[in-house]
Amino acid sequence: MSEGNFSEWLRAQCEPTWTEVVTHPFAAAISTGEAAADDMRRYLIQDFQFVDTFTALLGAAVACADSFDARVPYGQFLGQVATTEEKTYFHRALEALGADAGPAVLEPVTEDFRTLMDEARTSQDYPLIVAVLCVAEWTYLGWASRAAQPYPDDFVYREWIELHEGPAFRQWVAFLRGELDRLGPALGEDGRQEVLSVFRRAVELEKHFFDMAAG
Ligand SMILES: Cc1ncc(CN)c(N)n1
Repeated sequence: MSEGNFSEWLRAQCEPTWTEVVTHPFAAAISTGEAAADDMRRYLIQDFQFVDTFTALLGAAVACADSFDARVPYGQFLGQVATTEEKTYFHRALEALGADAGPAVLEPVTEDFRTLMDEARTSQDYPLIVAVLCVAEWTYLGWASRAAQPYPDDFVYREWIELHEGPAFRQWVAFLRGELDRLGPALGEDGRQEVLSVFRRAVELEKHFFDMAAG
């Protein structure tokens, strides 16, 4: 690992799966508005359950970050996006797809992802928490930034792309990567391998999540 480049080192260790996630056919189909409504409904029903646990993980990042400077962006993201924009999106999108944002039977991959996030949250180990958050947000920036303009007219697809692209989301991903880059050098080899193991599990789960959505 080269100094200051921990996030890129982690990402590179997860090839080819990383590229399979950001170029996944289901993500590409969202980008063009061509994902079948049944698949999009299944995906968003499961993702709403993902986002619940993800929001709890953001709370753990606020609690476990090692400085006030680091806590603030988590709090901002938690307040502005996870509890408002994203939440209203799920309610509107699921209604448009003929479903509701209530409790759902979890697919195995959703269970596994929630387990990983709960493990990171209860570990209260800040680098492990950042690793999971970073994979979730960086992979989503990866596929959303490949979407060609103009975005689909249908808000179900367009807003999902917009939530994961644009200056604010890029800045958020840059912050998460910057945290890993800052923490990596001090972790020692064992600590870096532990972060890699969590990072890799999260990348694999992102791929399985899109596979699940594609049916
Ligand atoms: C499965 C998954 N991974 C990541 C994200 C982006 N927050 C998401 N909504 N869903």
